[in-house]
Amino acid sequence: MAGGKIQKKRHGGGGGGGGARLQGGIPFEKSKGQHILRNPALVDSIIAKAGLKPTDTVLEIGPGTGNLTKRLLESGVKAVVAVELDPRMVLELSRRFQGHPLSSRLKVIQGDVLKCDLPYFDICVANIPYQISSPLTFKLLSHRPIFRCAVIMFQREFAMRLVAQPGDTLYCRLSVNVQLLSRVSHLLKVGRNNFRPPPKVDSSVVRIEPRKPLPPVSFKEWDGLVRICFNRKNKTLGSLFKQKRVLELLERITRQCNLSNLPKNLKWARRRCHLMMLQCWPIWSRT
Ligand SMILES: C[S@@+](CC[C@H](N)C(=O)[O-])C[C@H]1O[C@@H](n2cnc3c(N)ncnc32)[C@H](O)[C@@H]1O
Repeated sequence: MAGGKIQKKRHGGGGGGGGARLQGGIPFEKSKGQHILRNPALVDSIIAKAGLKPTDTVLEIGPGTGNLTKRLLESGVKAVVAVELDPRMVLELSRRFQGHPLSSRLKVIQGDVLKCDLPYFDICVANIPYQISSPLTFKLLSHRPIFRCAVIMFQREFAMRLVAQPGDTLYCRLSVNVQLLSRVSHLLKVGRNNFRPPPKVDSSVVRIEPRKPLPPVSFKEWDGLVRICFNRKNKTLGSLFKQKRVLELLERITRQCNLSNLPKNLKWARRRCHLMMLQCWPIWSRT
């Protein structure tokens, strides 16, 4: 998955908590990134930022013991569909919501969100296990029909990579690819003490709004070009595009965007590769 390597290397999301118990007395499982939101005010801020509508079907990934789930249901949305990997959590959810007036609008699917078919949803609101951040983001962005937006808690550094702009130190392949497919904005900074057990890192809530329509480009070919550019950060785009295979790739992409003369107009070709997006996205987004 695009950007996955960078993220895996940096996620230390496991945190302390050895022997810790979660709500309902469930033993904490580090490998599943089980850091439960314990600050109700923070849960309320996430709900407020999400801009939920009464007609919304909300996808929640990793509901855990249901703190966010409960507030989502209380906000009056049409339905919440929650995908949870851990059967112990699924049991805890059914115990918590059994006979509850809100439960008729809740559906819990037990499974791995990366492996299952996603249900229909208008908006995704989730505090996810950080180790799946990159593949999950791209899975959501390739989901059809296109949803309105996702409001997701990520590890802070991953969030900063998502929103990084050309020239920022954190600007990387992940930033380029996610920003090709969506508009991303940073919503909230969240300290580690808002979770139980606390992870080793701070977090951020980010809004991701898929672009409509999506750019008329093959994502695989685009990602191939971006990968080449970021692997050779110190080369200029001009020198890279002298290589036959790179030029062919660029020509294919520009044809998809109906920009047959782009290579001749590469005024930006002398720029360093990691600045590529600054120059080419505004041109391509008008096609
Ligand atoms: C960070 S906790 C969030 C719990 C809850 N949403 C909250 O905010 O308190 C992440 C949750 O995702 C679940 N999980 C881990 N990997 C998953 C996967 N691949 N698919 C679905 N759920 C997963 C964990 O079991 C855990 O309940």
